[in-house]
Order: sequence, then structure tokens, then C-alpha cells
Amino acid sequence: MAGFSKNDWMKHVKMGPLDVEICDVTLRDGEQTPGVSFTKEEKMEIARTLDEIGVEVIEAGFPVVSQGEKDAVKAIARMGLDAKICCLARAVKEDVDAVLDCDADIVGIFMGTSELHLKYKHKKTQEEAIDCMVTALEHAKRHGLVVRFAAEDSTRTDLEFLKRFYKAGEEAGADYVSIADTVGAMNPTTMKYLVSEIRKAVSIPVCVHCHDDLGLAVANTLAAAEAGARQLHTTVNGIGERAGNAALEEVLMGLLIHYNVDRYDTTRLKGLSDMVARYSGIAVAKNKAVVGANAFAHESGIHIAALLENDRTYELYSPELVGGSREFILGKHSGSKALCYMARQMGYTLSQAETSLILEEIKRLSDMKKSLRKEELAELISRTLTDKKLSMTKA
Ligand SMILES: CC(=O)SCCNC(=O)CCNC(=O)[C@H](O)C(C)(C)COP(=O)(O)OP(=O)(O)OC[C@H]1O[C@@H](n2cnc3c(N)ncnc32)[C@H](O)[C@@H]1OP(=O)(O)O
Ligand SMILES: O=C(O)CCC(=O)C(=O)O
Repeated sequence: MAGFSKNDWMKHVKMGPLDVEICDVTLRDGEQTPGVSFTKEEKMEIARTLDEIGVEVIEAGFPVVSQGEKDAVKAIARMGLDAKICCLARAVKEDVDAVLDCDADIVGIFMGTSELHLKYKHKKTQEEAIDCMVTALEHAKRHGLVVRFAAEDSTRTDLEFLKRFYKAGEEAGADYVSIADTVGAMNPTTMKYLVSEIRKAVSIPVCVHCHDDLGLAVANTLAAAEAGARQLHTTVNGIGERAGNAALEEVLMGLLIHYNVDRYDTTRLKGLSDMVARYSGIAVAKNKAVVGANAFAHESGIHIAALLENDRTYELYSPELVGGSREFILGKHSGSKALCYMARQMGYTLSQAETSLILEEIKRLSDMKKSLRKEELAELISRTLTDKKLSMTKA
């Protein structure tokens, strides 16, 4: 039975239910990972799985980038998915027109708002940046697009200017404003503060787009949700620019375990992770939360002995809940219960003496850096039992 332990400490924290939606940006920011390029078919398969999981918005691409990008977005927009299809655009007419060509529902129009971006990238004043954004927004609105009004590098932007920027967007008809932690500068405390300040300034929904330069993207995303951010941006396996983005699988499991958001089909997460790893060529770290090869692998004797009684003892949630599977590996940290269990699975019932003999050999091998998976264990057991029988016959 798939199950999980809820974070019961949440009972002590005053907080209403979260009103959130996911905008997955694997096909756009995820594809900006150096060296990654998905084919149209790969993008469509990823989009279909995201849709089946229940993701509400799929950022399918940045259409001005190339003809191939446009074709892929168009194809996804025509798949008839439940998810809304979003695209990225700079604050220029040409980019918005490219989005319009693709039949997308939403455009995320962005512009850098920090002093660094205004001075070195855009070479514009704050007022000129607002004007560019509003002009692009008005063009998109005239053609019926839903508009996300995004401040790139918001988290290194002067707060008063940021509020003015978003307010200008809201007044011009934006449907969402987006806080982008473009270089992962935030922590959960400052993210909560920023989201609550922006929510005082505008009444349209707030989005949050977190990068992982300090390994805090998921924590910052959940902190933003606690502060009332509506749209949470994610990528599968956390791929994306530099250290990547908030990982979809971690955000969805965080929403479930901490906040009781249980409407997503999390059982598809491992399959989707494997698919994105294959198509992107970016391998998932073994110890990656939720979808890593070791997420449900155990070697320690104390853990396995307890897990055999009740799997919640050493697993916060069942592997089945995310489409994963449990694995026991024998090594120097393993004990007799683990060994007897694995031997029983292979059809052997070991005596106490045989268990000690085999466990001793396992620990000897492990001291030489060799841990045993199922097949190797079967061979060791059969070899040890045969040797033992021979020595008994000789005696
Ligand atoms: C934070 C993010 O993830 S933002 C998205 C980043 N993603 C990408 O850059 C991937 C896709 N990019 C591309 O394919 C190309 O860079 C293109 C098609 C967008 C532009 O290509 P080029 O016209 O050759 O420009 P180039 O890449 O050299 O420079 C970027 C230009 O965009 C401008 N620009 C950057 N951001 C914005 C913006 N938000 N609004 C308006 N203009 C912008 C820059 O000022 C620069 O303009 P310039 O050519 O007049 O100096
Ligand atoms: O806020 C957004 O929607 C996108 C911004 C972005 O991709 C970034 O700043 O990294």
C-alpha cells in the first residue's frame, strides 16, 4: 500500500490551504541547460506526461528562438491537453508575434529589472523598461493572450521599483506578475517577505520562478507558496540554467506532505524523470530526492530490520507513490535480518551458522569496497553452501 508520513508539525503553524498551480518550464528553461535540445516528438511526450500528472500550465518554449522551437510549441498547443500552454517572450513585438503564431494561451513577457540588468543588459532607465513591457503587454492583450508580466532578476531589484513595475503591469491588464529569482539569491525567509510585499502592491496572482544556485530553489518555491504565490515554476529533475530550477518532483511531494495538496498523479514522477534524463542526456544523481536511484535503496542492517516490520520507519513515503521501487543492497553495514530476508526471497532458508558465515564474507568484501546486489548475493550464498557441504562430506 502506497503511503506517507505527513508533516504533522504543520498543525502548529497557522496557515490556510494553499491555492497553487504548477507551471512546468522543463521545455523552456530546462532546455536552456547547456547542450540540451529536445526534438518535437520528445517535447510532445514530455508535455503529455506533465498533463497526465495534472500540471496546470506547460511552458512549451521560447518561439522566437528557432523554427524548430516554433514547430514544437505549435504541435503541443494542438495536442488538446487540459494544461494551458505558455511561451516566453522578451519585451519586444517580434517575440510576442512569434508566440501568437504558435496558438499558445499564455505569454510570459519578461525584462530584467535589477540595476545590473538595466545598466549592463538593457541600457535602459527604470521608466523605459516599464514602457517597453507595457507596450509588449498591450500588443499581446490586443491579440487575446493571457499575460504573465515577469521581472527578471526581481530578487536583486529595489523593492519600491519592483512594486511600481508590477503595478504598471496590473494597470495595463496583466493577468499575473512573476517574481524571478534568476540567480538563486533568496532564502525562504526573504522569499516569504518579498512575496507578501508584492501581494500588498498588486491584486493579480503572483508567480515564482526559482533557480538553484544555493540549493534552495525548492525551499524558496514552497516558502513563496506559503506567502500566497499562486503559480509555482518547476522543471523535471530540476534541470535548467546553471544549477537548474526547482524540481517538479520535489515540489509536488512537498505540496503533498506538508500542505495536503493531493491532486497530482505523483505515481508518474519516476517515469517522467527517466524520460527527461534520457532525452536531455542529463543523468540524475543517485541520491537525488524522490527520483534518484538510491531514493529507496537501503544497506544498513538497523534500517532494513525495521523496514521489514513497517516501511514507514525509514521511508517518508512509499516508492509506489512516485512510481519508484525499493532495493536492499548488502554490504559492511548490513545485518543478519537483511541477509536472511534477501536469501528467503531467493528460495534459501539459512541456519544461524550459515548466516554468520555469509555475513562475515559480505563484510570482508565490503571492507574491500564491494557491496552486493541481488545476483551477486545469490552466487555467494550458493557458493558458501556448496563449500560447506563439501567440507562436511570430507569430515
Ligand atoms: C532568464 C532567462 O532565462 S531569459 C531567457 C534566456 N534564454 C535565451 O537566451 C535562449 C534563447 N535566445 C536566443 O535564441 C537568442 O538570444 C535570441 C533569439 C532571443 C536573440 O538573439 P540575438 O538577436 O542574436 O541577440 P543576442 O542573443 O546576441 O542578445 C540578446 C538581445 O536581446 C535583448 N534582450 C534581452 N532581454 C530582453 C528583454 N527582456 N526584452 C527586450 N530585449 C531583451 C538584449 O538587450 C540583446 O539586444 P541587442 O541585440 O539589441 O543588444
Ligand atoms: O519569471 C519568469 O516567468 C521567467 C524568468 C526566468 O526564466 C528567469 O529569470 O530565470
